[in-house]
Amino acid sequence: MKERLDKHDGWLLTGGRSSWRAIVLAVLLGTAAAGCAAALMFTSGELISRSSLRPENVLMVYVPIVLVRTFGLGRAALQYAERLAGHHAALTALSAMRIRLYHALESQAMDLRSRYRLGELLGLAADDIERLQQVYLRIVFPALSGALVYGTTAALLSRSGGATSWWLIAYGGLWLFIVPLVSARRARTAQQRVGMQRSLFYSDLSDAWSGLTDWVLSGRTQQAVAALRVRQTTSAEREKASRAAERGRQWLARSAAGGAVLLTIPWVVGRVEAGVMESVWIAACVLAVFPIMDSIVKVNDALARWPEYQDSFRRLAQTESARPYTATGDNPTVSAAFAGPVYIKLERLGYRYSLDAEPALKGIDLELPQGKKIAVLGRSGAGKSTLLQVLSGQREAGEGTMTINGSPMSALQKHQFSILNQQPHLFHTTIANNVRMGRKDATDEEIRDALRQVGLQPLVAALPKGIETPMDEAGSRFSGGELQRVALSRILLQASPIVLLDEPTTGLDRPAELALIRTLLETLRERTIVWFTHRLTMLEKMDEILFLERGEVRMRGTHRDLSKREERYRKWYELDRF
Ligand SMILES: Nc1ncnc2c1ncn2[C@@H]1O[C@H](COP(=O)(O)OP(=O)(O)OP(=O)(O)O)[C@@H](O)[C@H]1O
Repeated sequence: MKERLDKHDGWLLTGGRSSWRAIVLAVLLGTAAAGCAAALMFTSGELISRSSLRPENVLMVYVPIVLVRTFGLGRAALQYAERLAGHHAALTALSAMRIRLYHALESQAMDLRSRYRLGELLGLAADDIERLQQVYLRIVFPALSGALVYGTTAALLSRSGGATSWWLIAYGGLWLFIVPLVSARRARTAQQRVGMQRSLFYSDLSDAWSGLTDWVLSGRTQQAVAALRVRQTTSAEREKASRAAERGRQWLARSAAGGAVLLTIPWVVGRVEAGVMESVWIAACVLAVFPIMDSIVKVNDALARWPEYQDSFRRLAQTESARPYTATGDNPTVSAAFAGPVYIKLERLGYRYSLDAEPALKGIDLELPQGKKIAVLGRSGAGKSTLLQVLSGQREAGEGTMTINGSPMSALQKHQFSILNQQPHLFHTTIANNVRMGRKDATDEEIRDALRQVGLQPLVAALPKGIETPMDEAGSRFSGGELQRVALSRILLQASPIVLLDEPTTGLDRPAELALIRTLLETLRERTIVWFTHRLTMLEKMDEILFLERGEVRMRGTHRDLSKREERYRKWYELDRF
């Protein structure tokens, strides 16, 4: 529980820290607006009472008239200012939370597909973060303002003395502390049910969408739609029940002011009888109760909404705890950026997906001095992806050691690696911005240079807006190999000493494949390359070739060695040449 609260606080504080001035201002303005509303009702009550006594001339009610106008205008102005400050604070907080979510997801970027389903990611980015801005607007600000209004009223009442004052203070306290706790508890149960059904519906929907072709081809579309309808109906029923409970709570909250009025009457009559107050203030005090109770009851509304957001907080906290790899591992003194070349060494490295599973990697020895080019080959299931993930720190090796420049590999930070995979993601923005993903402060000239190195400059220069052409427009003119080159130009802007190539030539025809490999080797000649592939193309250019089979290295050597020694290798190479 403690841990959960800490994590919730963590996300709330992330937003709160970036906008604390606006938050304080919004809360103070909210409290002042409530104070103005109470004063408006008070002076209105006094004005009505004094007018009913038929004053001899209008000047006798002049002061209450002026006060009614002042508080009326003041309340509207303060409410407007509170909305402005509140939304400013909430949006600033939202932006800080988005950045935090981005960093959490970015650290798992290479592993996202295996960790989350599409629906979950959409839920995190769209639902959860968007909804959290409401935490400030609907929970934090009203609750703090309500507490301040209660505190001020209780302080004033306690000075007036008498048992009835303490009854009023206790009644306000009941609505500030006890009722909200009970409401929050009940709302949490209802909300958990709604949330579970909704998330099941979203997951099924995204699964059905991803497998749409399969459903259509198997002729079972109706079945899939029917199953989704059932989920949707259950989800709607749960939401209906939750709305009914909410209506009950609101009805109860409306009766709160009634109770306060019943307690206020003996209090104010007692003051009048004691000669402390004028009789015209009876109606004034009773009317002032309504806006005051309105503010206090908002705390109840606010806390009852809290459970609506708990799931969002939990999912966000999980996103961070799922972070696969932390840079501050065994050796926090190793700096983020390696100044010089890196030397990676793997000794007797092993990995199992679970204790009872066959090892996916077994006894891997590998030395990677800076600039070495190795190819890792193997059939499907041989362990190539596992090795890539262990190397890049996405998975932690269970056995053996991995060192970089003599330090444990856990000190290696993720930006020491670049990965070029089969389908690099290109964003819906300009070519320049896509390349700038590699290094955000890269100048236009550096971007053009990177594009020149990968051989794309003539093509980009021929586009109407050059590097400022939107990727959507340019993308249709780019072939698969050219899109890979855009991704490669990103890598060229990064200072990472090691590049992992995850079958980047998949889907390219033979000439495009050969041309891309040549460009890769040419542009990345200074960097260490580990090329994961199942094709035996241009292996003669590599310093070492590793054949994985069932997680173990079965053959290793240069192309020349293997061609001499290994009959199997010779055959595969000949077969794969064409
Ligand atoms: N997430 C996982 N959980 C359990 N076992 C896994 C998981 N991923 C891979 N494996 C198993 O580990 C072994 C190595 O798989 P890996 O994906 O590394 O092979 P690969 O050579 O990359 O295959 P491919 O070329 O098809 O991607 C296989 O037996 C595979 O079934």
